[in-house]
Amino acid sequence: MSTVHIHPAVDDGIPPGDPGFQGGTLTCRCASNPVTVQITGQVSYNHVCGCTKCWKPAGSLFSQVAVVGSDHVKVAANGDKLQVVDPATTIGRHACRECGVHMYGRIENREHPFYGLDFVHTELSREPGWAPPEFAAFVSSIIESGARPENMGAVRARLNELGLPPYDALSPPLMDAISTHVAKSRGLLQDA
Ligand SMILES: N[C@@H](CCC(=O)N[C@@H](CSCO)C(=O)NCC(=O)O)C(=O)O
Ligand SMILES: [Zn+2]
Ligand SMILES: [Zn+2]
Repeated sequence: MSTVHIHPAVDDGIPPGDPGFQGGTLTCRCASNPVTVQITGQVSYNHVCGCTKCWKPAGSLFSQVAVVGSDHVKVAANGDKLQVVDPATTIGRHACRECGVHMYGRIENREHPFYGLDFVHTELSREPGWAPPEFAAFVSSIIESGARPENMGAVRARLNELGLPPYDALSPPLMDAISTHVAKSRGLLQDA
């Protein structure tokens, strides 16, 4: 067993997703009056993220975060406890002000390549069958949270062992999607 702990949802092996999965309910960590968010449908591009902004469980090097259409995300209970962590970030992370858990991240900028997609943490749901993480993003960024630079080789080796190819930005298909959006917005690229 590796001594490198990536995230509790992947450290003991990654459970497969259910192709017929219909969604589930995310619940914050409050013992009473928890915030709940209903997700109708499966998530995409699930990944572990090393950035300093995504919510990580205590002691975890990475967050686990996926995207889903904003129209499939609905606050179901105790939404009055939600507040945006940092209004200056691209992704407005709506967190429970009591327990600190991020319930969903939303992009309000209509020009952003990922406008219309929300960022969610599927481990907040008890339902099995969510699409599993596929890659590791912003790996070098864990150093910004205090990880030791000399351990990065071991971290990347563990990610590869888990089948989560490590990238220091998003995955190549997502980075290509961002650049395609930018090129189209500049009139440099037309649909094929
Ligand atoms: N080194 C920085 C990187 C932060 C960053 O750019 N994070 C990405 C990925 S978050 C989900 O994968 C991002 O898109 N951020 C936009 C935002 O946070 O609003 C750091 O670690 O802070
Ligand atoms: Zn809470
Ligand atoms: Zn992140």
